[in-house]
Amino acid sequence: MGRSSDSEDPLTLAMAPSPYETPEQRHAREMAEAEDKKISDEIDEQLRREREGDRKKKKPVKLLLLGQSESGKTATLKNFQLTYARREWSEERGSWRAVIQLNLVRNVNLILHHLNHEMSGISAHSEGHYSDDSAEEVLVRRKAKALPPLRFREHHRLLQLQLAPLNGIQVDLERKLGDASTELYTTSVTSAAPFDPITPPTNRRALQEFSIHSTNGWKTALGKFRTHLSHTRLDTASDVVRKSKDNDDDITEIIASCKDDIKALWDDPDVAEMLNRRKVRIEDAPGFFLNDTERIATRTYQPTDDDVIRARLRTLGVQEYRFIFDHGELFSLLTSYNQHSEVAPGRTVGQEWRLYDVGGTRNSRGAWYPYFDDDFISTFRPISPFDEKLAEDRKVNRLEDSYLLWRSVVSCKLLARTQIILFLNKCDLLQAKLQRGVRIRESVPSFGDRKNDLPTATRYFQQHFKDISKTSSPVPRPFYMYLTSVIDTRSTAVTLGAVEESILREHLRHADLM
Ligand SMILES: Nc1nc2c(ncn2[C@@H]2O[C@H](COP(=O)(O)OP(=O)(O)OP(=O)(O)O)[C@@H](O)[C@H]2O)c(=O)[nH]1
Ligand SMILES: [Mg+2]
Repeated sequence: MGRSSDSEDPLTLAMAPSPYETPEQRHAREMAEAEDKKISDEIDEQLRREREGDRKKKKPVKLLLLGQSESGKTATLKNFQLTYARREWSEERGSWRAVIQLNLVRNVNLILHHLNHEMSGISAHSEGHYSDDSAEEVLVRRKAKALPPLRFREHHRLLQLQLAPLNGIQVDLERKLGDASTELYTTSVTSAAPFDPITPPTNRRALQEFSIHSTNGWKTALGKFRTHLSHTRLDTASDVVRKSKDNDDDITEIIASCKDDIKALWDDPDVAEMLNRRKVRIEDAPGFFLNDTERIATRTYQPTDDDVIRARLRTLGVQEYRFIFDHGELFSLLTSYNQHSEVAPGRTVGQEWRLYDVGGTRNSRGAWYPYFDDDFISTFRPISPFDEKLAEDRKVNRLEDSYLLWRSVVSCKLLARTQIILFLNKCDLLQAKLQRGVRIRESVPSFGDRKNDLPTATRYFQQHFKDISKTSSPVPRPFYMYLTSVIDTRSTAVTLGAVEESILREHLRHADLM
């Protein structure tokens, strides 16, 4: 009779029970074997649970940043990078130089545009600068007409002449940086939420065609534009790099040579009065750098962290950013700030996060829908522009658009299980506006006779968003809200720490339920 190979194995033979085993010995052996098996099964089960836990923990946390254009989505994403991906951030900081130069040059050209028109007798109204014929604006125009005309002198004409080359520099930089560097001033989309859940766009590929999937951020995007645009078929790679560098140097040289004139233009009291009469508040607009001319308009200028956060580059389509979080300093800061933190530091190390930053103009919002799923959404509402209109549609009040957008997001059935976090952003600009004496009730009649100060205003707007969430959500959901000024990197780091913790807690809770 053949013997199985197992019975020839010396180890099996050695461990086999003795053929002379008594019934008591056999009982004791079987008990011991059962105990061993129990321990072994428990170890297996523990390993399986740990593997499963690891798998769930490693499921990326996905965070979609939504909100109207200029609400601060990209600025918040930059804060994430600055706090959690320091090395990449430092590598990319230099790439923002061209964007900041463009922002500064555009500030100057906007003033020159108004100066040229003022000197040629073209009113802000006739050039369509005023957005509507509201009673407030009619009053402003009437008041401006009643004022004595502004007298511009020879040095204004000289400034116009000397700063004229900046027109060409703006064109050059815009060409270099591509579509993201120009703002959108019209749109055919008339809805605040053109993502229709009933007929989701099927052509996801087409939507992605103009998105930038970036794992290391703007450097790739900016670098790509630079190489792409200066490349001709006859150029060799080194020619391209050299030409691009020469061109960068020329641009920097011209801006630096205009430094004193830029400062003179910005400091001029007649120019300030003209901007005031025309209701042009460059200092509240995205990408304002005129107070930093001394530092930026130099041959050796290198952007600081704050410059990069304040730089304005429109987001096109959807951009994906990935971070692997390794919690060091920030986590300790957070845990000392929040003694009751429920997320143990060890559980978050190595966690992958994917952040999706989208374009917020009305015509970009259709691209959001394919990214709606069960993960987390942060929505951004700029709280300061309660009296301003959308850039892409001068008939629509920004606050009204914010309310409509918020209602659409919270009422979306697909997002019923999604945790939504509301950032009421640009509180610093709101405070500055209120300090200047702008009355909220003139633009928002329902504000009534409440105190025109920051705490009252934020409470009022916050309550309105909360009420919309309560009445429009398909299922009851908690209301998470933060008041932010995301250009303040220190306070934003603390806010992001709190947001991160609450997101992680939910993420891990979901994972445990899976
Ligand atoms: N003063 C101030 N400026 C802010 C704040 N948040 C953002 N900004 C600035 O506003 C401008 C627009 O911000 P972005 O982050 O580019 O806006 P966005 O929501 O990404 O806009 P899109 O890409 O067009 O959808 C940038 O120049 C920011 O630096 C804030 O809280 N206070
Ligand atoms: Mg953006």
